[in-house]
Amino acid sequence: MLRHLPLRPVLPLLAASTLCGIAGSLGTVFLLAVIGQVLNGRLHFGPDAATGFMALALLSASGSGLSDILTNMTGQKITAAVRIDLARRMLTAPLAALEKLGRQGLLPILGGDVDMISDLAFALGAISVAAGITIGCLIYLAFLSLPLFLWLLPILLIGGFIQFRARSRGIKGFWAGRAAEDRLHGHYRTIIDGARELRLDRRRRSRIFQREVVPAAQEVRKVTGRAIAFFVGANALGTLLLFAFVTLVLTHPAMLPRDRMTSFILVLLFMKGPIDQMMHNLPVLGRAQVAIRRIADLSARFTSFEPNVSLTQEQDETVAVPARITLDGMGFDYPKVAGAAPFSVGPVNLSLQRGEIVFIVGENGSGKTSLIKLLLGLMEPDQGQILVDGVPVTHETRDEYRQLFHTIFSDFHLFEDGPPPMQGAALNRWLERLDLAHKVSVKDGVFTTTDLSTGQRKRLALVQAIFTKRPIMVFDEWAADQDPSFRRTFYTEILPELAAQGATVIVISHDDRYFHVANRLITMENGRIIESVGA
Ligand SMILES: Nc1ncnc2c1ncn2[C@@H]1O[C@H](COP(=O)(O)OP(=O)(O)OP(=O)(O)O)[C@@H](O)[C@H]1O
Repeated sequence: MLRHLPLRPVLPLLAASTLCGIAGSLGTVFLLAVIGQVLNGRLHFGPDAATGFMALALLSASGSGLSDILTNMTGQKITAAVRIDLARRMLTAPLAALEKLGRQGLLPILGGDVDMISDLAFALGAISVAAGITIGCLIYLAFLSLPLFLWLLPILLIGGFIQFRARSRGIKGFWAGRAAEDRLHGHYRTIIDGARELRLDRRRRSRIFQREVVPAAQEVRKVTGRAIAFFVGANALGTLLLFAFVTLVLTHPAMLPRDRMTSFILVLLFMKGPIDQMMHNLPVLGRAQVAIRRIADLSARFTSFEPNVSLTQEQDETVAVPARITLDGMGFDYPKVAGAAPFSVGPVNLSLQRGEIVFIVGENGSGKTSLIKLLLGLMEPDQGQILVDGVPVTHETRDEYRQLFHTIFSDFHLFEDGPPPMQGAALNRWLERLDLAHKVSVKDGVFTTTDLSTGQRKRLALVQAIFTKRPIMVFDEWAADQDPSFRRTFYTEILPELAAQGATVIVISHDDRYFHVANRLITMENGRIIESVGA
C-alpha cells in the first residue's frame, strides 16, 4: 500500500525515526536483562548499577519517544502532501472527471479517507516502537536460550499466520464498510440539500430515514464491527498461544537453568505489552490500507491532460483582446445514459466578433449551456477546434484561452471576494445601481455578506463580473431571477454598456422581449445551431 504514498521526501525522517527506535528498543532490552540479573541474584543493585539502570531507562524512553514523534511527523507530512496533491489534481483535472464523481463521490474520500491517513500517522508511531521492542526482546530470548527460542518460533509463525488471515478478512470488511459509508454520505447530502422539501413531505422523509439512512448506518456498524472482530479474535488467539507456551516452559523446568528461565519468562511476558499495542493498532493499518487505495483510485481519475494549468499565478496578465473567436466544426458527445437517447452537441461552426452582443436561445435541453461549455474550453471536444484570431487553441494554451472569459452560470458559485480593484467610488456606484448598497459592502476585498436573496446574489456576481474586466462575458440565464425592473436594466442598459466598452457579450436567454438587444440571435435545437439571425 505504501507505494501509493509520497514517501521519497520523508525518507530522512523515517531513517532518523528508525535509528531512534533501535536505540530505544536496545535500551528496553538491556533494562530487562538487568532486571533479570538482579532478580536472579547475579547482579548487586548498588548505586552504580542504579545509575546505569536510570541511564538505560533514559535511553529507552527518549529513543522510543523520539521515534514515535518522528514517525508521527512523517505521517503528518505524508498526510499534508496527499491533501495538497488532491486539491491540486481537483483544480487542474478535466471538469468532466470532477462532475462525474460529484460531491457525493468526492467528499467521503476527501474527508474520511484522508483523515484515516492522519490516524495512520499516530498508529504507525506506536506500531513501529512496539515492533522495535518486540524484535529486541526476541533477539534477547534467542540469546537466553536458543532451543527454547526455536520452540517459540513455530508459535510465533502460527500467530503471524492467524493475524495475516484475520487481516485479509478484516480488510474486506473495511472495504464494504467504506462503501456503505459512501451511501450514508449520499443520504446525508439528500437530507441537507432537500431539507425544505423533506420538512414538507412526511412520506418521503420517513422513507429516506427508515429505508435509506437507518439500513446504511446499520450496514456500516455490521460490516465494520465484523471486520474488527476478526482482528480482536486473532489477538485473543495470539494471547492464548503465548500463555500456552508459558505453560509448556513452566511444566518443563529442566529445559533451562532456573535463572535463565526467570529471565526468559519475564521477557516473554513483558513482550506481550508491545505485541498487544501492535495488535491494537492493526485495524487502523487495515483501514488506512483501504483509504490509501481509495485515494489512489481517485488521484488516478484526476490526471490532467493540460500541461499549463497554473496554480501560482495570482494576478491576471494583460492579455491581447482577440478580434474574433471561431468554433470550427466543434462537437461533443455526452456519455450514454441507460434508458435515455444519447445527446450530442454540434458540429457547430460559429464566429464571435469583438464587441458584439450574441444571444443564444432555444428550448430547454436544446444544448445552449453545453455549447457555452465547449466555447469556454471546459469540455474536451470530440471533434473540431477553437481558433483565436485564426490560431488554434491547444492543450498547452487552453488554460490561457479560458482567462479571456468571465461567466455567470445559471447554477453559479458566488465567491466571497472580488478581483483586487473592486473598491472605491466605482464599486459604490455599481452597488447603488444594482440596489445592493444598503445590503452589502466590500471590506478588504471581501463582501461583508453573501447571505442574500437569489436575485441579489446574482447581482453581486454581476458586480464581480464587471470588475474582473475580461474581454468576453458570458451570462447563462442571468436575468431569470430578476424582477422586471432589473431585467430591463440588465438587457437594455448594462449589456450595451459592456459591449460599448469593447467586451464581447454572450447571453443565454429565454426573455424574448429583449431579443432585439442582440446583434446576433443564435437558435439551438437538439444540440445544433438551426438559425443565426443578425450581423
Ligand atoms: N452531465 C451530463 N451528462 C449527460 N448528459 C448531459 C449532461 N449535461 C447535459 N446533458 C445533456 O445535454 C442536453 C442539453 O443540456 P444543456 O444544459 O446544454 O441544455 P440547455 O439548452 O442549456 O437547457 P436549459 O434551457 O434547460 O438550461 C440535456 O438534455 C442532456 O441530455
